[in-house]
Amino acid sequence: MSRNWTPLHDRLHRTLKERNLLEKGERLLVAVSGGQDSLCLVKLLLDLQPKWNWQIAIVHCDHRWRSDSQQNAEFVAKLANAWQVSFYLEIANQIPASEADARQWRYDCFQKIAELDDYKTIVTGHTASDRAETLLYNLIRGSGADGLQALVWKRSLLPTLNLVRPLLEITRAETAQFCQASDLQIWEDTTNQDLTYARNRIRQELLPYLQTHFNPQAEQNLAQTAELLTAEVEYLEKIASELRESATSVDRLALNRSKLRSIHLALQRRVIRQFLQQALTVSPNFEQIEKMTALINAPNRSRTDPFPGGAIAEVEGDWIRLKTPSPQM
Ligand SMILES: Nc1ncnc2c1ncn2[C@@H]1O[C@H](COP(=O)(O)OP(=O)(O)OP(=O)(O)O)[C@@H](O)[C@H]1O
Repeated sequence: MSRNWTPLHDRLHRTLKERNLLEKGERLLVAVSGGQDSLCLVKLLLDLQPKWNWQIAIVHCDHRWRSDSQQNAEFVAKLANAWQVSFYLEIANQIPASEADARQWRYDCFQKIAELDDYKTIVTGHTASDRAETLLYNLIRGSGADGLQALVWKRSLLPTLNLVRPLLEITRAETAQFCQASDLQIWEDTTNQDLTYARNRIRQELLPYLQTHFNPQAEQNLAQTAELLTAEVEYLEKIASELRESATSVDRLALNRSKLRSIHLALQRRVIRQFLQQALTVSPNFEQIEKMTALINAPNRSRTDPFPGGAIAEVEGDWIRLKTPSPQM
């Protein structure tokens, strides 16, 4: 065992086994920004490699939106070279217009490399702290329970490609401490200090405030809540999807009211949300779902306001039918 083996190595090893996140001998593409989380991740994986026989490669994406982004990329390239692992660098042709665009481009890059060089798994350094922040962010933004799932351990990006986040139980304080103890120099991303981003304000202001004034364990508690909610939402969605199938008409444009009446309000809402999502191809909002749910017990011919695109839902006897507006003559 390496002289630098730490309790964090043990925790990660156990998590990977217990949650069945990675397999022995896999080819892993590790996404490394150069920050403390992804550096901690890749170093831990490299240390665990002799036990698991992985083939590890590093990918870094240069969005070109900071003046020092090229040095950032060179910094990661040097580390990959020192560790003697394959290194992929992607440089944006066009500077992404928003964080969401940057993320989309990054995931496209990961998928392209994975397909080209046969990686089945991409590994990222999301932590318990990211989970706590995402949960707070989604709560404040006003998402339903589904938005509260806040980062899952493993999800499929393509039929043959999984995204795995093995550090979801480890906090940012722990990754920082690990990097320091391992003499791992980290790349400080200056945009993390920019308080115009809501995510940074949650990280720099809101969470520290909650920890100081309410509960020092706030971050861990939020991350644990995200873990519980994730499993519960997954379960409810699966049940709702089966119920939706059995309540949907053959032409797929109506839901059976008797079937809906026999299930709990929580599932009625989910079935209706899934139904509308499929039929309208956009996510319905809270109000729209509530209006349609009210039709389960409403008199015949009751109807909702028009949804985006003009369709309405109307009671037809034992059915709630979605009707598209007829074209103007
Ligand atoms: N420029 C980058 N190049 C490669 N990997 C990156 C880069 N930026 C972020 N990552 C990967 O994504 C993880 C999460 O980073 P960060 O929290 O900054 O992204 P995010 O946009 O909030 O997350 P997500 O991509 O899931 O929405 C990092 O630990 C790292 O594994």
